[in-house]
Amino acid sequence: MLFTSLISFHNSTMTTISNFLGNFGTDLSPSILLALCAFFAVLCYTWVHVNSNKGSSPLPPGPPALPFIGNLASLDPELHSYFASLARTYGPIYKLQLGYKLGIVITSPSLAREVLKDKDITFANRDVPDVARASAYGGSDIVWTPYGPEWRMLRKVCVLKMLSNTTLDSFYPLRRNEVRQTVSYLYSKAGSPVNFGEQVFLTILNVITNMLWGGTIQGKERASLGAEFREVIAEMTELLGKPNISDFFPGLSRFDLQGMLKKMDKLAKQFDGMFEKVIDKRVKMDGEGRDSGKDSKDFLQFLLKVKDEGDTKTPLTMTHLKALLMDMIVGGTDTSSNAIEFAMAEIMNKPEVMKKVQQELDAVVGKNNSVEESHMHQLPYLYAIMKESLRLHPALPLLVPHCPSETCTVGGYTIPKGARVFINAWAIHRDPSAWEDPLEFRPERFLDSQWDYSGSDFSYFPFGSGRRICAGIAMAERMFLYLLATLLHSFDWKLPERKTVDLSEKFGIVLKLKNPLLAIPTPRLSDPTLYE
Ligand code: HEM
Repeated sequence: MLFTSLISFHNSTMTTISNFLGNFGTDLSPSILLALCAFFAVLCYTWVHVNSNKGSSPLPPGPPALPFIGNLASLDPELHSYFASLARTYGPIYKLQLGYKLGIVITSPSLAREVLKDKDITFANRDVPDVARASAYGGSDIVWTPYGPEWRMLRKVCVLKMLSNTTLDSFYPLRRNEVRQTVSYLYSKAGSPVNFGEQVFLTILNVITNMLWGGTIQGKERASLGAEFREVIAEMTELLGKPNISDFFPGLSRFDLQGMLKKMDKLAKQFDGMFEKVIDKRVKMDGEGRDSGKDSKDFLQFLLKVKDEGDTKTPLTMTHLKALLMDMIVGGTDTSSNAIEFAMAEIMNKPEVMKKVQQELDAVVGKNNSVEESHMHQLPYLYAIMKESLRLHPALPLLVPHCPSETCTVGGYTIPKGARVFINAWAIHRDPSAWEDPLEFRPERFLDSQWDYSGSDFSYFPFGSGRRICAGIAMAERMFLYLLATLLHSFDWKLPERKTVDLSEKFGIVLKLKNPLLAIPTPRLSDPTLYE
């Protein structure tokens, strides 16, 4: 009898584990599965032991969890909407047992405030996934460094010298030049479908790499290198958003069962090779006394100077330097370009919005003129479109997960030190108790300026809030508004025949359209010189 139950336990465990691994895209031999069973048995003992030593406040409620793997087997790849559906059953704070790790999901403004404002310092840390470590030089960048002097130094360097309003103003000619090139390219493609997101991505990539090291990519090279970059960055952000067994069972990390670490290592090497080349070139140029020929130095020159001057207390190392370049490229391109692509898809889905924004542009800019950044503050409807689009499709739907540096309570529940805390901004932005017709794209709701994204309102925080709020808001805002305004002012846009707008989302650490937006530009200004 005992023997039969043991066999049946063994078989059912094997089946569950095999289903679970299948969910993660892993296909293993029976002997490895058997070894995993033994491993999980040890984990089970520890898990039960750990869970029996709880503190005084209870852990949040949550769905029933299987031994060993907890809730991992039932995770849906579209984490943002799956987490939202669980919140309808388990409430605004619930737990998920992710193997050995505890996940906490927050889905209400008041609890988001408690985490990001009241207990900001405790939660201003990260639980760094294995692949993030591999992508960012061991986690030496702004995004993954724990709260403390090193993080402050990195953030200060970036915000002061690349992302401040003063620096951004001084780089306007560069943004303008890139945006005008995109207009000219689209003019040459008039009447045929273009991959809208790709064009936006290329423009932003060029702006950012120009600010970083000044080297413009031109002509055919621009299209091919940009497309390659886009793929690499998209793969990186996809890996960063995908659950990885290694993170949930640290003992299994060295086996890299899903091969995610291997993939990320390869992608990171591609970037590193490019960074090495650019840095070598810059060091040589500086050594020969050759300057970039510009008054304002690029960000790389500034970083090399900070590195060489060497603050003894918190020095900037070459590893930090490369990690910062990575942050600016990966953090700055995919986020902004996907956000603009969502906005355009929503606008094309609602011809009355398209008409209204073009009327606003014609009234402010005129039809014999190009859009300039100086027009932006006179375009409230465009601004409302940006806000509304970021409400429905926040670029980072679960923010970057936070992690408490010590055990604390939130909403009366214990949140243990080291838990991975997901704040579901996507779901909060669609909460019917805060938003009328929450699923409808209606920019008008933002026209009275009631909401902003400074992080002080916890019903609307597409850039996060508190110490870890996005470091690139000023840059994101400028690129979003200026580029979208220019594309809407210069062209009418229609879909290819027999196509409808598909607004389906695909989850990753950065949210994107499931199917890229293909759209046909038609010039709407009569003066051809405005397209040169
Ligand atoms: C529409 C565009 C963008 C959106 C919606 C966005 C949103 C966010 C969000 C939600 C976070 C995480 C906040 C948290 O952890 O709670 C974040 C972090 C960050 N963002 Fe952005 N972002 C955008 C564009 C940019 C750009 C253009 C840059 C820089 C070039 C940038 C650089 C960063 C950095 C460095 C962090 C990490 C901050 C830290 O951990 O201290 N972002 N962003």
